[in-house]
Amino acid sequence: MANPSLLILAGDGIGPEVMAEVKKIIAWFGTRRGVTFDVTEDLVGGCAYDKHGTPLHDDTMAKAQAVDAVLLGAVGGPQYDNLDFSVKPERGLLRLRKEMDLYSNLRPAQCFDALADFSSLKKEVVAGLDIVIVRELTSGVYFGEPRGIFTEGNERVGINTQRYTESEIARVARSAFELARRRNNKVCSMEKANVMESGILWRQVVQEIHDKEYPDVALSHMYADAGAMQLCRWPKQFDVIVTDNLFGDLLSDAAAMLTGSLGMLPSASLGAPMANGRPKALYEPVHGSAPDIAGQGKANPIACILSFAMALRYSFDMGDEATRVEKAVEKVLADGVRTADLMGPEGGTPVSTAQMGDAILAALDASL
Ligand SMILES: NC(=O)c1ccc[n+]([C@@H]2O[C@H](COP(=O)([O-])OP(=O)(O)OC[C@H]3O[C@@H](n4cnc5c(N)ncnc54)[C@H](O)[C@@H]3O)[C@@H](O)[C@H]2O)c1
Ligand SMILES: CC(C)[C@H](C(=O)O)[C@@H](O)C(=O)O
Ligand SMILES: [Mg+2]
Repeated sequence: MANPSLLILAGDGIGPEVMAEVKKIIAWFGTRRGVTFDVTEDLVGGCAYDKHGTPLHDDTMAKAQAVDAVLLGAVGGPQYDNLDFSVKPERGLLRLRKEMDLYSNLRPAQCFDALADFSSLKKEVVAGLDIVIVRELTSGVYFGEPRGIFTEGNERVGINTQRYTESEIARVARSAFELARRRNNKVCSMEKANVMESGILWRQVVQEIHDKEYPDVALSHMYADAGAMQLCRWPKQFDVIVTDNLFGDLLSDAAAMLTGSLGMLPSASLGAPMANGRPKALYEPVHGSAPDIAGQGKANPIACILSFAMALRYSFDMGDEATRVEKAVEKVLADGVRTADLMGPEGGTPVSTAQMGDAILAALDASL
């Protein structure tokens, strides 16, 4: 059987730094577990713009469509802030999501025991936390038309359109219900049905799919602003949260801080099954290119490493190997290994990105 194929798009800023640690782990799987991936690498974001004048070359897009899974680091940076909107680094990532039709973005927020004291919230609020935000990723205000900056009379007006079709809501709702059935069987849907028609439709469709196909799953609805408050007040009330593209972006960054750092949160963006039965898939950390620490060896590689673990689970049916990686991360954190973002005001000596990767490799070795 052919080796599973991976396209690595490390991107900008800390993207290549955290991806270097994932590459070590991929190599470890080849030498120590006999699991070899066919890896190709290419450019996305600002680095692709620098070389090709576009944040995602058509050839790269074609490669992404052809592989079993894409691993992405991060895109963006201040040097690209004044580029025309159509060629900004972020447009490369959005094109990948849209053209691969990756409508279901799983963003788990899990608080490792060793970090419960470190969260900005009280320990009892976050200890043992294990929730997943399912963010709709290919529609909503990110893609709705009309959009643009226009002139009306003697002033400019900026327009974006929140638009959801019934089928777009239904498919992400199904993916949240399916996930809940494999977890604690609870879904909370978040929108703003009190002020937005798209929110009214969202609530109706989620309820209909539930009643017809998933009556066994406990479903609740919450306005997204109240949901943000509840996430900070008592996040353990949730199991799976399903929400739209923009609310999911905001709520997942907030959820990151429940776990201690944005450097901890992985994600899987999944689409429909391909001919080989595997879902179209892209895996990436929730964080960005972190220009403030890029090039200094300070970045936490755990979000990117846990994203690779999600690839093992969701694309390659290697749940046990995914758990092995997650346990290795848990062990190094329990041993007190910390990158700078995981250090409190009391200080201590942080490890570098590469040292964190090496510690995780050593824990993987110890797991054999
Ligand atoms: N998926 C992506 O590629 C993605 C996601 C978010 C933002 N961005 C882009 O990244 C650029 C910077 O955005 P931002 O500053 O708002 O968000 P960011 O996530 O890059 O950084 C926010 C803060 O978190 C810290 N941080 C993030 N990841 C970290 C890690 N792994 N280890 C340690 N600290 C980490 C950063 O140092 C910074 O202080 C922008 O161009 C933005 O568009 C890209
Ligand atoms: C970089 C940007 C396009 C992206 C988003 O807004 O979706 C990021 O913030 C994310 O969370 O993945
Ligand atoms: Mg975001």
